[in-house]
Amino acid sequence: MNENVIEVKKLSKQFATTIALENCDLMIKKGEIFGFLGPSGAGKTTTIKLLTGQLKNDSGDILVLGENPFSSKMKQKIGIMSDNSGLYEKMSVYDNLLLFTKIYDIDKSCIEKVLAEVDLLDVKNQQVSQLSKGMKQRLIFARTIIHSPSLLFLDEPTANLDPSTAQEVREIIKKLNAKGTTVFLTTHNMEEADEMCHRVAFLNHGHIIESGEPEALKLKYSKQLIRIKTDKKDYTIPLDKPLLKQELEQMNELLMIHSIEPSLKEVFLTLTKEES
Ligand SMILES: Nc1ncnc2c1ncn2[C@@H]1O[C@H](COP(=O)(O)OP(=O)(O)OP(=O)(O)O)[C@@H](O)[C@H]1O
Repeated sequence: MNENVIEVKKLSKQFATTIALENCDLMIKKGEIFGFLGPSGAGKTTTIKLLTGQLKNDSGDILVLGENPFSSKMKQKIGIMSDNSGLYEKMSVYDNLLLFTKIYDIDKSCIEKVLAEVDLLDVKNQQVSQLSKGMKQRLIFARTIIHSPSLLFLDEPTANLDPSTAQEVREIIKKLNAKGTTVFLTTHNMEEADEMCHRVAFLNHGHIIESGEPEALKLKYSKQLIRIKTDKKDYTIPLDKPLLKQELEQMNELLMIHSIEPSLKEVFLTLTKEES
């Protein structure tokens, strides 16, 4: 996991008077699921657009898979899934993908392979309009990965999905990642980020305010408290060895003891509150 697939230095982008991104540095390693987290309007989609050559940056350097984001060579090697991933409702599942094999100029034998990967082979001849929401989302996924990209940009892939469909999508992402695909993922969902991401960065008002492994961040922002539950009371004490020893010696029946760690969501809320 040493090779950087994305290297961004001092990236900035402004729309009229709105600063969407300012001086952002990012390094994403091969094989990672990297979570780019932030509230609405933080600049997440703008970043994906800049990294994938859909927008031009004002300043800063971007290298994606060793290429600049406008290189056609790079575009063959990436997959992008965003909320405007419309499907052709009146066409069959198979024909939707056939179109994309033509766009990418790849053999149509890929279609059955990718449909098997997202578990849609049985419905390949069905019209898209007859599919459930979860199946449509899996088809969008199939379309995103049909050319076997080594790097995926997923812009809120589980937004507006019911919990079981969202979980299906997360499982597909994990499966692809286990096979070596690097994933750059944006989400509002902190539990999702905690479950899926090897590393995350928090973006707020166009600035990266913190980054690291979810576990390390939770430890860093932990309030170092221990919760103790006995047959008589339920209370917290500071994480302090002599104090803990003293408490344990005094009590009759211990029911539960555990350290209180903040969730990724609490870390994020603390950080964004500090910033604003
Ligand atoms: N084409 C545009 N023209 C003008 N302003 C824009 C444009 N695109 C984005 N912005 C502004 O840039 C800022 C960042 O927007 P962006 O869409 O990147 O945020 P986001 O983090 O992806 O938000 P969300 O989670 O709601 O999708 C916002 O203030 C937005 O209004």
